[in-house]
Amino acid sequence: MRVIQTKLPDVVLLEPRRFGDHRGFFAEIYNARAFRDVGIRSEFVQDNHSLSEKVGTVRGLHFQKPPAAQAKLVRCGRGAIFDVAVDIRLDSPTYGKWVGYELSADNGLQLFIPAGFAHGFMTLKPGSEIVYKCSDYYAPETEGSVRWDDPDLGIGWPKAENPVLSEKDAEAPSLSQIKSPFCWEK
Ligand SMILES: Cc1cn([C@H]2C[C@H](O)[C@@H](COP(=O)(O)OP(=O)(O)O[C@H]3O[C@@H](C)C(=O)[C@@H](O)[C@H]3O)O2)c(=O)[nH]c1=O
Repeated sequence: MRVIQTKLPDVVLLEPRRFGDHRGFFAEIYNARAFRDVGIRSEFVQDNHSLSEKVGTVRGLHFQKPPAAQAKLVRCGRGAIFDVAVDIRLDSPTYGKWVGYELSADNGLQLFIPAGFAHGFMTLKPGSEIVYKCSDYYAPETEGSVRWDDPDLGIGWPKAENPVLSEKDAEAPSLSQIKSPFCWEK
């Protein structure tokens, strides 16, 4: 597994090794020991899978607050997405900074996003599916969101017009409007 550091020191891009042959390929997409060896010690307790029909669907930016904050390990099983992590840890030197990468079924890249980050993505192909592991259970009472096009964040989405959004995401506040900020246990 190739480990690629991002400009946010805690967010890591991972490229699992693919063993190709005449049938296709084989890859280990999660191996607790190999992840521990590269410093990722999160214990994952839930796997999620979502399908977005249309190109330009945006889900996010989402997070859960403590005590149910989630680290996530995200990959694209079909199609392609532009996947984004935003540092929302108040005490972090990179608070409000984002990184974004194309994750696709073809490139097999995965993004590890620790707790304390908001996560979201835009689909780049019709019928894109993402699969992601979470280090805590879904706890809707702890959910928070930040608007996808928060001008303070200035996320460089590949396609900026008329995204397909959920009602909840269309009404999300900007990061600076979040009323009860929180600090993260590291
Ligand atoms: C996230 C989640 C949702 N649900 C339910 C609630 C709701 O009825 C339905 C759809 O939920 P949402 O609209 O929140 O789904 P979605 O917009 O895909 O939410 C996800 O977005 C990405 C970016 C993330 O990072 C995830 O953590 C999660 O927040 O699924 C669960 O049962 N378990 C879960 O873990």
